[in-house]
Amino acid sequence: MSDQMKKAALDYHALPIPGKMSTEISKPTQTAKDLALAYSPGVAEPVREIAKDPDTAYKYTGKGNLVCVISDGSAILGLGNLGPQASKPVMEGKSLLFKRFAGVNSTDLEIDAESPQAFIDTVARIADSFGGINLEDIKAPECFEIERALIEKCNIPVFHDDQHGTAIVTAAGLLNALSLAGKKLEDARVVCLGAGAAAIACMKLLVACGARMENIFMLDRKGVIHSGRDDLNQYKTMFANDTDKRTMNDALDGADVFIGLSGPDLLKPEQLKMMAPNPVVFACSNPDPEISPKLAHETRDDVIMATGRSDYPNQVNNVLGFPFIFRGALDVRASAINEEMKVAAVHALKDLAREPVPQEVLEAYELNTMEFSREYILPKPTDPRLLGTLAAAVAQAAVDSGVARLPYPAHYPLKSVDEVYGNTEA
Ligand SMILES: NC(=O)C1=CN([C@@H]2O[C@H](COP(=O)(O)OP(=O)(O)OC[C@H]3O[C@@H](n4cnc5c(N)ncnc54)[C@H](OP(=O)(O)O)[C@@H]3O)[C@@H](O)[C@H]2O)C=CC1
Ligand SMILES: CC(=O)C(=O)O
Ligand SMILES: [Mg+2]
Repeated sequence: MSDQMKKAALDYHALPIPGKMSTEISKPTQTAKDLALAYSPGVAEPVREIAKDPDTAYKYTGKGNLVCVISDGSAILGLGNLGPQASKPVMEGKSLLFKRFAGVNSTDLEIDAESPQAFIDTVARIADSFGGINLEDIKAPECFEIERALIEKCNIPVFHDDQHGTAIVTAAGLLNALSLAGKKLEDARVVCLGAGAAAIACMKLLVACGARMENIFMLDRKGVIHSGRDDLNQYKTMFANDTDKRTMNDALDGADVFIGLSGPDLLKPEQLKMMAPNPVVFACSNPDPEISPKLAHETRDDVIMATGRSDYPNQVNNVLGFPFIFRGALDVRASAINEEMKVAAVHALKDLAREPVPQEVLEAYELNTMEFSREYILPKPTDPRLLGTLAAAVAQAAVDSGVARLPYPAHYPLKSVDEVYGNTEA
């Protein structure tokens, strides 16, 4: 990043007030009567109602539209284990995206936990305050047990965004990229660099979407994950192929797809040259991708290239998923975000990229045209149609799969975040 950009980023976070989020009041507070309703004595009435029936917390408090973004700072973007406090700008950032794109209120929580069990216990004790839990930037393999235990303990959706948000967006983008390359997911040979939270979930969802296990070669720091290794955890073992490939070069030779969910600058031009014609490269590590788009395009003119960043074409980033997925889940009060809801989100996102792009998106990106192509495989995060389309697909899948506790919302499809409370007239 240039020095100018670094300063701009620090100033953005520091000025004119520190941080990116604040709290707003949603009820009148001008008069003595207002205060008597908002606090003592009026507040006692909803307290009594909720004590009698906990579900009325959704009626009398902000719980139903409130997600907690929670991290231990053990895998902050691709920057590594920098601790809970250092993860706060990212967690505030996720809260900003929840509000900006889907009208979801959220609060961030950075937990200094001495063990996964301590983390689980802490989250379980506060979970009832929220309508959903978005786990973020928690490293593998601990993240898998943490998420499993919390899903079991909590009565609200618990969703590890680096796993499932990333997987949904990656699958949608890859289906589109492969179709532009004239290839099919079923036949594609996929190399996944990284075997952590994002990588394991992405490959699992690709398999659910049609990729073949024997065509997937996953690598960690020690090389290809294969059946001869005795140092694999249970999650990596799921992707242990019976193969004689050992190095990244072995895996990349003739590969159709490279998915990077690892760290910066790990894909070299010589390695990109080894891939099959029309290679798809998703260099998703943040903030610095496994290969820069500039270098990739200089190396090959037939590459279909994406990164996790906002400042290049084709952003494969969970920002295209988590705000809208939670919107749909919250609006039908889903008890979980299940596989059916994830697959529905994949197809909604994939299909939206093939629709004509609204004028306001062109203006935001200062472009005259934008259409489904090698440089546009996924909608832009500012596309207002994402809210209506993804939330509707997720809500419908929740209803159809039996995890919704409310019917499909009468006020759907949403056109903007101003509509998220539906008809609020008394
Ligand atoms: N674009 C997006 O939307 C998203 C991008 N990401 C990116 O994915 C990356 C991983 O995040 P996450 O899964 O949460 O983190 P984890 O800590 O769970 O996993 C990191 C994985 O990367 C592997 N890795 C790190 N360095 C290397 C290397 N030099 N060679 C091979 N493998 C390596 C690790 O290998 P080992 O197992 O051997 O330690 C590990 O498997 C980050 O860069 C993050 O920014 C994550 C989520 C969303
Ligand atoms: C985008 C994101 O969640 C990550 O890089 O961790
Ligand atoms: Mg993350």
